[in-house]
Amino acid sequence: MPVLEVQSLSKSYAQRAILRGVSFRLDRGERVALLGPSGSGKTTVLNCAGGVDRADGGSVVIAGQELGGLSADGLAQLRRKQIGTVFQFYHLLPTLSAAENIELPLQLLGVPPGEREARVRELMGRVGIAHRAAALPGQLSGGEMQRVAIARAVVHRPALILADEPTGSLDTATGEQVLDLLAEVVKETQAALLLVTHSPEAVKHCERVLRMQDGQIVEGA
Ligand SMILES: Nc1ncnc2c1ncn2[C@@H]1O[C@H](COP(=O)(O)OP(=O)(O)OP(=O)(O)O)[C@@H](O)[C@H]1O
Repeated sequence: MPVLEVQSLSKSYAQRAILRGVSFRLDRGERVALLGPSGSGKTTVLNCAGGVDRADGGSVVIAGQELGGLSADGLAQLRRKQIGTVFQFYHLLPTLSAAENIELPLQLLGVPPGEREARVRELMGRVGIAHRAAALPGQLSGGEMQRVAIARAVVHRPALILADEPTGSLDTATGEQVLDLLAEVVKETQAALLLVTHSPEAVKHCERVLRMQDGQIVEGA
């Protein structure tokens, strides 16, 4: 069963077609870059695939469940369990420490405290930020914040990781370290990764490229 199957997605904003029949699938453990010019619809695809935006037509199936057939609660539950996200601007909760940010997905899933702590501790070590556990996001560098975000994205071992320009706010060297780390932890968890990027460096960390143009996938599907 594919982790993600997107079929014939269409979407318009103000009667302008943004997605025009987008279809592709991701299997377990695959790392796929989604490329294309600015405005071609990459983020819209990511948002529809992650269930934060609804397409006008077509279907998105994650781990065998069609998003369109789920209630709001069912969709929230599936997203909590099966998806991890990494964004350009980190999206960490500013009032929670690094460790608490990473722990949050486990808390939302009702994982017992002992298990949560062990998993968070292990991952903080894995992504190299154990010494910053108690720091608030505002006290961290961009690279550190993205390490926290990567740990948060994989802590609950989701089937699918969605990343939108994860190195877009980082300098080249830090960006490369973050990409290495993202690719490694994704590999370890055997999740599927869909990575929206403009960066040739990021593409090197992926096994397959999907290229978009004017709301369609023109290569790699
Ligand atoms: N909420 C919205 N309302 C109206 N238009 C939107 C909305 N969201 C996106 N668009 C438009 O849809 C088109 C595709 O946007 P999208 O963000 O998916 O492109 P992208 O390929 O990710 O671009 P970039 O590389 O610049 O991030 C753009 O022309 C954008 O202006």
